[in-house]
This record gives sequence, structure tokens and C-alpha cells, in this order.
Amino acid sequence: MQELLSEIAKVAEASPDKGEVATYIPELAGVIPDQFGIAVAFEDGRLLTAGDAEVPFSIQSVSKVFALALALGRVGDQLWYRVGREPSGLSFDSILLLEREDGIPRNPFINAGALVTTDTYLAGSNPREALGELLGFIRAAADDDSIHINEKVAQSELTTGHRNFSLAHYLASCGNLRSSVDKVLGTYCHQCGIEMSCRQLAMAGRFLIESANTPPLVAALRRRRINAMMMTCGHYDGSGDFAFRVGLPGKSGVGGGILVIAPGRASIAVWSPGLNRYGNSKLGTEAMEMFAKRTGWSVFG
Ligand SMILES: NC(=O)CC[C@H](N)C(=O)O
Repeated sequence: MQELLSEIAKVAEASPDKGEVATYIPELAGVIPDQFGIAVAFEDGRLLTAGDAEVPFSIQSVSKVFALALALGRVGDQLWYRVGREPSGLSFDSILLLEREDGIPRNPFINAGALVTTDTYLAGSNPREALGELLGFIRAAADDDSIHINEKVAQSELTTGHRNFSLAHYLASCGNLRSSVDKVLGTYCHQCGIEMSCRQLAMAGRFLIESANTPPLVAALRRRRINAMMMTCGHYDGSGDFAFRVGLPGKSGVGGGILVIAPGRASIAVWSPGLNRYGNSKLGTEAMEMFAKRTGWSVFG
């Protein structure tokens, strides 16, 4: 396995087309595209890495997995009255379906749905407390208290995130936000600004593997359902393509990170900042395709 990871890192480093770094969040525009890391946290506690696996990156939408777990912990199945469970077939920041579907976003992993999830775990508390709870969840999952929010990235998105503000205002107009738009956006942008390395992210994802050795942060049924959401909606309008190529549940972020779960086996984090046309890591997707092919790991047997 170590040899495979090193080989995957070598192939990624040699790739002539590394994709395009996200520029709509100014703080992310300066990230050097020529970076690649991968980490595998096995259910038995072993951890293997290759490439830039210790370099912290902005997890962005990968945070939506942890936010979903936290929101479900707060309100359980009540969440599904406010957000759906279907892929949208549209880009992560699309507003198109919100009007047609009365302000109920398609799923918790597109931005509109994630704003509802954030509003849910924010509930009556203040953003500082809510973010403290989210960070507490992630730190416990990763067994690492050094995981933190990059304030510069959060502010950078907050001052330029007109699209997300418009989504939040639309949700509010439909009565699907409890806290103010400013509070929800402030919390959401800080959530997306959480920074982790591949090693830390792979560790944090262990609660989604089925194993007696990993942190029991969610019950079995919830773990399965979060994995199902990752499989069907984790890569936006590229979710079908990722399922076809990799065959494992995954969640991407525009920082170039992807968290992938091999149920019963391992939690895998891969990172390379250049994105493909869906806004998912280009080399990260290719690396996971190679990983799945070579290991034979797939939820489809
Ligand atoms: N796909 C993503 O990672 C999007 C997250 C980003 N913070 C946004 O809302 O635009």
C-alpha cells in the first residue's frame, strides 16, 4: 500500500494538466497548484501517507460532511423537512432550483443545502459557540486539538460571497432560515475556512468507516446514510462521474481536498488544489480512480 501511495503521488506530480485553482475566493487564488498529498487511515489504526500529506489546506465543502453529522445530531430526521436528499445535477452554488422547489434545497452538500445545515446546528446559540461545537466534533474525530479555522480565508469569502448571500436571502424569503442571513453566512464561511492536512482529514473521516476501532461519533444507521449522501451528492454535478470512476463515497471541496470512505476499511484524504470543470480536485479524482482500481476497493463488490 505504501508503494501504491508513493506511485500515485509520483504520477500526480508528473501530470502536465493539474486543473485550475479556485479564484472566486481571493485568499485561495494564491495557492500553488503544484501540490499533491494523500493519506489513508485504516480501520485498525494504521496510517500511511505520500506527497504533501502534512501541508494544511482549506477544506471548504468537505466541512459539509461534519456539519451534516452535527446538524443530524441536533435535530435528527427533522432536518429532512428543510433539505432534500437528491442530487441536483447543477453546480454547487446554483440558485436555479430554489425558486422552483419553494426554498427546499436538493441536498445538504450543495451550498443552499449547506446553509440550511449550518442554520440548523447554529440553532439558538451564537456563531462562536456553534463553531466551537463543530471544531470540537472534528477535533474529537481526528483526535487532534490543533485543527483550526483560517480567519483570513473565512473573511475573504465573507467579503466576496455575494452568491452565497443571495442563496441565504432566498432561503430566508421562503421561511427556511431561523437565524439572520449575516449570522448564517458568518458561521458558514468560518466552517468552510477550517484548515487540515491530508493526514488530519483522513483521521477525521474515520467515524464514517464501519469499525469497532474508530470513534463512535454517530450511530450505524446515520453513518450509512451520510455515506449514501456522499456517494450520490458529494461531488455536485460530478457525483455520477466520481461514483463511476471511483465507486466509493466521497466529498470534495474547492480547496482541492476530497474525503473518501472505503466502508469497513479506511478513510482516505487526497488533496491537490487544481480543479476540474465541476469544481472538484482534478488530480485528486484521478488519484482516487487509480487507488480504487489498484486496490479493488469499491462499495459495489
Ligand atoms: N464547493 C465548495 O467547496 C464551495 C465552498 C465555498 N465555501 C463556497 O461556498 O462557495
